[in-house]
Parts: sequence; C-alpha cells; structure tokens
Amino acid sequence: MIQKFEFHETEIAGLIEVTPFNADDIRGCFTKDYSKEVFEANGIHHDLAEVFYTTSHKGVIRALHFQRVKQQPKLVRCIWGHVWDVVVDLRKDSPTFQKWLAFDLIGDKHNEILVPAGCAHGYLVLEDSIVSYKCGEKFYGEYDDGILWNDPDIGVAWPLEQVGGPEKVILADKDQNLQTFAQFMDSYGGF
Ligand SMILES: Cc1cn([C@H]2C[C@H](O)[C@@H](COP(=O)(O)OP(=O)(O)O[C@H]3O[C@@H](C)C(=O)[C@@H](O)[C@H]3O)O2)c(=O)[nH]c1=O
Repeated sequence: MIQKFEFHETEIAGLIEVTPFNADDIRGCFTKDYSKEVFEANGIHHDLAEVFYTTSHKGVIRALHFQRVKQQPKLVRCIWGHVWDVVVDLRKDSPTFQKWLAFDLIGDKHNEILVPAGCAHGYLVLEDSIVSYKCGEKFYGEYDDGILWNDPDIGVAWPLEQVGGPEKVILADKDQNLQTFAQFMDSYGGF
C-alpha cells in the first residue's frame, strides 16, 4: 500500500500535522518523512539545519522546550514507539497564544508534526521510543530554555495514567528546574 504525503493545518498557525510518504511491501516499509520539493509544493518552507534523535524509556517527559532566540522550527516524528507530543503557542501576537495542542505520534503510523518557531515543545513517552527532529535552525546551548511541564497557567492535561501515574514520570534535573509561565512572561512577555 502506498500512502502519499498529506498536510493538515491545526488550530495553531504554522503547526502542521504531516502524513509522510510510505510504501509497505513484503519486506517491511519505506518511509520518506521530508521532501523540500513536496513541502514547498504545499506552501510549507522548512530548511534543514540539524537532524538529531532521542531514545527514551516509557514514563519520560521532555518538556516544555524552546530556544529563547533563533528559535527552531522542527519536524518531529516518533520513528519507533509512541509519544504523546505537546506544542504550546508562545507567540504573543498569535490568536492562540498560551494554547496547547497534543498529538499521538506513533512509530507504526509514521505521522509527524511541524512545530513552528515561537512555540514550546515536549512529550510524554507512552512506550519506549525513538524520536527524530529535523530542525530549521541550529542548536544554541546558551539560548536553550523552557517552561515547567506541569505549569498550572498552561495546564497541559498529561495522560499520566497511561504510564502508571505521576510516580512513574522520569524527568531530567534540568526539566524539574525550568521557569514557570509567569516567570517567562515577566522576562520575555512572549515571543
Ligand atoms: C537539543 C540539543 C542538545 N544538545 C546537548 C545538550 C545536552 O548536553 C545534551 C542533551 O540535551 P537535552 O537534555 O537538552 O535534550 P532534550 O531534553 O531531549 O531536549 C530536546 O527536547 C525536546 C522536547 C525538543 O523539542 C528538543 O528541541 C530539545 O529541546 O545534548 C546538543 O548538543 N544539541 C542539541 O540540539
């Protein structure tokens, strides 16, 4: 079976759900998850500056991350496993400022999202997973930043019951010490 690229806009401007090209046969499957030409034919300009992968255990939360300046648009796909992926709009002039949207990114479905610059991004790992990122801007460690995953003013409804409850969550020290949304607003007032 052949599945062609499909692009679906979401309520957050510039946040696009993408179904990649995929061809299944008796050997397995062939997946093409980025094509400059096909993206541009669909009105989506996404350059590639860096590509990286993370491997995570069930229960890991990596969130809610952004670069303070030189923000990175990123095409995010769970290439193996299943993550519950979240995007928060931090663009102060956006009609969906402060809104979050979540997506089940599933290896077997090959689906992905294009996260625009000016949004925070993160995810909860529902099954051991590998996540790929195709970034339109390079990583700057000095601008690396984020907002606490459980910030009450953003209020992401993390499905923690799917990993066995809050006590099963695995967080890096740096993600336990991120700023609140209120602190972000005091410092930056949005992007
Ligand atoms: C993201 C990144 C990290 N690093 C380094 C910094 C650190 O020593 C090590 C691990 O980085 P982190 O702990 O920040 O990795 P992680 O917490 O997985 O960060 C990622 O989270 C998800 C949700 C995103 O959206 C990504 O853009 C990125 O922020 O790798 C790079 O050299 N280049 C990079 O592009």
